[in-house]
Amino acid sequence: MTLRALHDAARKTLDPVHYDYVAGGADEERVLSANESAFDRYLLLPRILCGSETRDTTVRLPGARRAAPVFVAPTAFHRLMHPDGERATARAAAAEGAVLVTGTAATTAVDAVVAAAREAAPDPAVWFQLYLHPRREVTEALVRRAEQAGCTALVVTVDSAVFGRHTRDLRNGFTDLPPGHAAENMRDLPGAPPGTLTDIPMSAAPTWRDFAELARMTALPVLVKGILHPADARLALGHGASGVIVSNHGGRQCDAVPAALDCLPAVVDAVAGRTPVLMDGGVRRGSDIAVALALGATAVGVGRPVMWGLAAEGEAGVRAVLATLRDEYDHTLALCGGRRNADLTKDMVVRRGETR
Ligand SMILES: Cc1cc2nc3c(=O)[nH]c(=O)nc-3n(C[C@H](O)[C@H](O)[C@H](O)COP(=O)(O)O)c2cc1C
Ligand SMILES: CCCCC(=O)C(=O)O
Repeated sequence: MTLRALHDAARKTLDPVHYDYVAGGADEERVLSANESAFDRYLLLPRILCGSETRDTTVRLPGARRAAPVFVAPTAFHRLMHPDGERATARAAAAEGAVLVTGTAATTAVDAVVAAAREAAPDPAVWFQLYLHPRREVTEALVRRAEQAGCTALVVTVDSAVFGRHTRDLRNGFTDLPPGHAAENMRDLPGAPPGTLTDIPMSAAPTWRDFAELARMTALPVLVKGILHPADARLALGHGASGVIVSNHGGRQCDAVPAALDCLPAVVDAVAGRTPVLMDGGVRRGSDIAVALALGATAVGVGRPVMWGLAAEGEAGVRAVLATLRDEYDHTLALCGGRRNADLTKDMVVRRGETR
């Protein structure tokens, strides 16, 4: 099944309100469409007679050995997509060798997510995404929960000082999870009565000091997700980050920012090889991966395509999404004369209408 077919199948099976929750973006959804169309403006300029029958497409990432160059970006509420929810996503990602970023908004607790990943592969990489809570003890409890579950890295999302205005959700009145579903990682946190849930923090209060404090409270590598300005990428490194993720939250936060892909080159320059630079937003085909890697990304994340695969066919659907992207990417790499990811270089990307 192609990604397009999985999307169409997901749309048919899902409650339209849940479909809109995933498909939608903030405000006028300008950034949502910009993320995808940015890839149409870049084209590949292949090299010839320098390839190989077999190619190595694995990457080294913090807290992951020999991972695929495509990771599963953190997305909320997988059990709205399929009854197997995050467990299915975890098994699929582990089987395909892709990092799974699960997070505070998962509808399955992180220890169960890691356990499911281990059913599919002996050494899976599951990272945990969180927001900085204004109360340090809540952040620390989440960090310990992720460590004890066996997560191999943390991802701190920094683009959500306030929750984006999701136009479709506001129109549909989608404000709460249906009964029987909850953000399970937010249960039993400090300061809340046993068994109850703490709200997922979206707060403008945290600063780089709080980030540095988090990075110091754990031995796990910590990545920062939601970087667009190159100066913030430098600040992230200065405050203990082990990697940065260029992202505009899939067009769901500020609706007046550039496409994620367009922010990538300046961040890559700012980081200058000191840590991996990941990106997400609008990746829909193997050649998109090749363009992002040529522009300096170490790996790319996919959000919505994974949700469509999950909704359409559960674990098999997520596997199909990840396998398809990897196969398409490998095919593109071959056509570009590459043997490994690093063979894709900046000079091999041109703007539409321009050549070198
Ligand atoms: C339904 C949905 C839920 C999301 N939930 C989260 C979240 O809980 N935490 C987070 O950091 N990002 C979240 N994101 C953003 C994704 O991690 C990622 O940045 C984005 O989806 C990438 O764009 P793409 O969907 O075009 O691949 C969410 C995105 C979607 C579509
Ligand atoms: C409170 C859950 C956060 C989900 C999220 O980040 C999104 O829908 O974009």
